[in-house]
Amino acid sequence: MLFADILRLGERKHAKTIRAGAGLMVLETLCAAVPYVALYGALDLVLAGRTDRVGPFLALAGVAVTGLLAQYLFGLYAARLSITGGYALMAGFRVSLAEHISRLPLGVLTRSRVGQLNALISDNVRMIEDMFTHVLGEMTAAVVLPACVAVLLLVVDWRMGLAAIATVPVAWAVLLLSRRRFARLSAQRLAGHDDVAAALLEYIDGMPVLRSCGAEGDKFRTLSEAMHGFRRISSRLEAWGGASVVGFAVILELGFAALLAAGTYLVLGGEVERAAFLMAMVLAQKFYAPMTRAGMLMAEGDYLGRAVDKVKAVMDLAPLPEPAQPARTEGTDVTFDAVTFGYDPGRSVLDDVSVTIPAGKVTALVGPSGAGKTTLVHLTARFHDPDAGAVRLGGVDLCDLGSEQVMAKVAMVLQDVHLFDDTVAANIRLGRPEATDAEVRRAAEVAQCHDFITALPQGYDTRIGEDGARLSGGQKQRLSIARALLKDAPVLLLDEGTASVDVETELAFHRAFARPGAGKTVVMIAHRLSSIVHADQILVMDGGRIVERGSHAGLLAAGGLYADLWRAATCDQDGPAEEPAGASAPAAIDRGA
Ligand SMILES: Nc1ncnc2c1ncn2[C@@H]1O[C@H](COP(=O)(O)OP(=O)(O)OP(=O)(O)O)[C@@H](O)[C@H]1O
Repeated sequence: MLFADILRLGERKHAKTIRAGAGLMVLETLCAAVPYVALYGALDLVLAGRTDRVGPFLALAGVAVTGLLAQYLFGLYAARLSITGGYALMAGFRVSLAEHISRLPLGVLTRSRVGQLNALISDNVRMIEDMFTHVLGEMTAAVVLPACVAVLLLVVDWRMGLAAIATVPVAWAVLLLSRRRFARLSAQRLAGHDDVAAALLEYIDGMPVLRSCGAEGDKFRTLSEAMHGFRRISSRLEAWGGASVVGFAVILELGFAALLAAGTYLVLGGEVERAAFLMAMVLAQKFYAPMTRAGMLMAEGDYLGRAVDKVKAVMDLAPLPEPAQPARTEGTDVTFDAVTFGYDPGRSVLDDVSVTIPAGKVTALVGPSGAGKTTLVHLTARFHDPDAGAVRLGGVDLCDLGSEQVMAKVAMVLQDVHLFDDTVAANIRLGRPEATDAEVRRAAEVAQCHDFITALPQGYDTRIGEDGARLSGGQKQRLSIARALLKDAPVLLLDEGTASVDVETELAFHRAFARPGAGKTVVMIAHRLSSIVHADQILVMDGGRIVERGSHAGLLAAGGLYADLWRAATCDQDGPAEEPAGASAPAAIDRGA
């Protein structure tokens, strides 16, 4: 994506404002040359001895003052237009980027990706914003002014003009040749910046674990290495960029020496007026400095280009295709029809899975860690589309239903609970914004959180801090359960939804919410095998396939993987365990079993 693409992506009127600003900057720069033209005229008069009349001098002074005034006014409006247009354009671009991200498959938004996106939007997009609000104006002046001055020099005397600009092609050739390495170093510096951000986040995030394991030192070394790596690549980039720009400036300045030599020779030979020579010397000051600045800005532009590449990589992530006319369904059974899916090419995580999850029944998923249980749940909510086969709800392919409809039919309690820095009530009400206070309270009661909520300083109106910072893990989990409960969707997906609540709460939750006959199609990944013994159907997964299917009793009797897991969970090594009496078997299965 080039800056032009961002201009195209943004609102037309803002792009127009920026272009108008750039146009005014060109005028501003042209006006900057006017006083020099007037000066040239005055010098000409003086050296020709025509100083007897004040009129011409006054007229030239008027021209110079008008030029300065126009330069000031154009500059003022140019800055105003480019700044307001630039900020407005980039605000729009940020919204487009956020909208694009909101259409990405949910499965793409993993925690590490979210960190990258955050850095991308806050750092890289801000750099591009600087480009439109500040750098563009400077760049315009740095290119237009030397171009105007070069024309003036050629007009004053073409030989001196040629001498002044003789080294320009060589200087630019050197700068352009150094660009490739500069671009490589820029990409490395941006990657180094990401490494530091990721290492810092991991270090701060993992502090409790690191301290408890006494591994702070190791991780600190990793962080410190990332920081020193960033320092090294930054220094290398600056050194290389600095050296190439200094080389560029030196070669340019050789042009001044050539101008001086040529001018002196021509004046001494009587071929050029002294006024013209003096004028060329003055104009030269407005030629080399801005052009050197243009070279520096080009190097900065290359660095910005890499930042733009990173933004482009996100804009290139494909959203899920959505149907033009979404199909409808009233059915709530879920069918996996020969579904194959993998996160990385060539590595299937679900392998030709065909299964029906009946409407209104509780289906439990069990299996060793990495078997694909979470992936199967995510596909049910269309976090991703399968690579092959189809996932259907009520007989309709989720791709034909579209993400919005799928989300409307599904409530989820996932491993990572997310709460917002808002009141308790607002966090629960996210499940169904139009719910009454009584409904919110009822959901909280069923999810066993009413008591702790009423003990909070402002009850349901208590703000819970960023991501529920003022709540315990179990309390957060229960709030997310209340939210899902309030949504009252026909399909309920529970991925370790009760992992951090105590056994009583878990069982109460299952009685109220996920019990057979409650009318919901429930798909749950079991944390405690004891909580799924009454499930209508248990699917046992291993290596991306469903290897067993049946009821608790049937699977125990079959003596396969489920029976092994049950034995491990109940620590009974002497044979298949008996089904626990009701809810009184709190044995937990380690998901890595
Ligand atoms: N976002 C991802 N990118 C790449 N691979 C992934 C991703 N998420 C999961 N996997 C891989 O897919 C496989 C199945 O993971 P999944 O989380 O579905 O298993 P699971 O049975 O739910 O495991 P667990 O019980 O440990 O949560 C694993 O090998 C895992 O490494």
